[in-house]
Amino acid sequence: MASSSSDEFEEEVQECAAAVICCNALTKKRKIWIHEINQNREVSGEYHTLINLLIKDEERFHTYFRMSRDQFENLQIKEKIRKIDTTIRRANCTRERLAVFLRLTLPQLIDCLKEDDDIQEAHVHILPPENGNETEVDSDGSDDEHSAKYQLERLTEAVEDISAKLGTIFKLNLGGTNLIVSTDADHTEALFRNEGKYPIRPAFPALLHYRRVNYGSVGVVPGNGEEWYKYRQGVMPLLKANLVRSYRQKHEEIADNFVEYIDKNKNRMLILEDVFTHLLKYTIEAISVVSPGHHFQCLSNYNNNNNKEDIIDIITASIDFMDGLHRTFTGLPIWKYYKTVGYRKLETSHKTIHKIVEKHLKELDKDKPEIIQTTNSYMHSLFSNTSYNWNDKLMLSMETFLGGIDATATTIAVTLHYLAHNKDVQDLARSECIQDNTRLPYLRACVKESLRMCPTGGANSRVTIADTNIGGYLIPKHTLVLPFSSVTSNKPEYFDKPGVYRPERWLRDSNCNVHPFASLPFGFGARMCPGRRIAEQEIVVLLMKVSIVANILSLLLVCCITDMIGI
Ligand code: HEM
Repeated sequence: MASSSSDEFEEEVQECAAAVICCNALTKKRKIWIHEINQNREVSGEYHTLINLLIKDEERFHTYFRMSRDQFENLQIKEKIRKIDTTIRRANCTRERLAVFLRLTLPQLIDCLKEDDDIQEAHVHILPPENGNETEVDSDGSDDEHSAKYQLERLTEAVEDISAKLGTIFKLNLGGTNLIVSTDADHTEALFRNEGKYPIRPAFPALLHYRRVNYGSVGVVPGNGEEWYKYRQGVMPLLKANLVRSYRQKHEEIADNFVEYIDKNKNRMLILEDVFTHLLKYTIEAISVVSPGHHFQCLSNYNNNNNKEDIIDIITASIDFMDGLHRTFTGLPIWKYYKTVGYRKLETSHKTIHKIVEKHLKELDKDKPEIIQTTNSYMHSLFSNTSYNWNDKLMLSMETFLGGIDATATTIAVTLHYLAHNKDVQDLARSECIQDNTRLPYLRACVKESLRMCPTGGANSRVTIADTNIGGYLIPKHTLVLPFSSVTSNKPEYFDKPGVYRPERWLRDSNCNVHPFASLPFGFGARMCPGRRIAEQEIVVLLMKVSIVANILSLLLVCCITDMIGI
């Protein structure tokens, strides 16, 4: 465990500590006023003995509490946990409560919250064979042959490793949650074919809660069941080829802007530093013309733009939103009791984006429906849907705006990386773009191949809606199952020489018979990504423009991309 932490991390730990202390105070029931052990606290208690000694030694104090004496004394939460003396009992001082609590709970909180070097011990159980004899293997037993430690943020490698030992399907205990992991494409098919009318994906509880309380409208991503289904109908038009094509011209113009932007922003060494942030600006701009139907000019010099503040705010808020969503999803659900850093990020960024999107929706709403229909078919479909109220429309517009900013930028970065490293492929793609830039089957195959080798999400996920037979095992209803596509799509059983970047395998006239469930970067079925076609268009159009004007390798973009995605 690391001894020093970032300010933000420390802030979060402090918040959590305060929150849990407050919660404990609310829920404890006392049978006796003061336990006899506690009566001697001031003589033999840890605070009055050891901690009073530690105060005199800065280094030991830091080792014990993971913070300096000054940090400890300056913690702002003391007032919040103060208890009041009564005539019967003197309350423990806030310093004492804080000290004991931090010491007892901090290591656990750090394990759960720290993001940089989380090492999770995987408890792995082999599934019971059909005769019912359960074989159990705990990978945290030190003398066990399956003993291993895995990093939470490198789950694909962990799953590959465990799968090599235990087979293509196994039960994983991850931080107390049991789930089923599979790396077999037939299992993936069995799961998706039995997902029902309302497929269940793990919710984003913090986002769901925040939206329910503040807007009474939750949108598509966070929820499940009938509530999800109602909102899903609003984003379905995004999957229509004609609708997507109607934005092609605008996307080409934005991609032209990006090419100019590279030229203006590369440094003296011809490197476009921090390429991912620039790509995020491109994807924000590209989706903004679809929803909310206002072109945020993120790539131009916005110093003289009347909407300068909005542009800066929308870029920052879009990045913060992803961060807040991730923190509240993967951390302890302490946000339920106390507004953690992650929850506050989610809330603030959501408010900002909501305000800006609402402003532009109101402007658009002043136009005649016939005009909206010709200029923006997606917003027209939303506005004319009578089953939604204003809040629903606003939430769906926001959902569409936010849905793929990050994943689309990542996919472009990954494809640029592979094209730069595979000169032959790059040349073929370029000559296709120069000859006929309408359908671009080869460039599209490049994007598919990039998503096969490096999908943006490691796993798909569904909760079983009934007992389901997967690979001969009866998986009980309400079990979380993760088909690990990032592993499946890199297995030689499904793809010849999976480590080789070969877009040809995706071409219609190739002889490759690809298992339809072996690579599912956009998910599958009733809940598959509704932004798939829009994302593909944004990606292909940008790659086309960049490939035509430049040798991707010579742009030296590749150095930064390799650093960023670590491949
Ligand atoms: C390369 C880019 C993208 C990738 C790889 C991607 C991937 C995914 C995946 C894997 C899912 C879960 C599907 C499932 O559970 O079966 C999903 C859901 C979703 N995506 Fe995307 N996505 C991308 C771009 C976009 C874009 C551009 C938008 C918006 C226009 C978008 C909007 C959504 C929404 C709203 C959902 C939730 C659907 C639901 O729960 O019904 N995505 N995406």
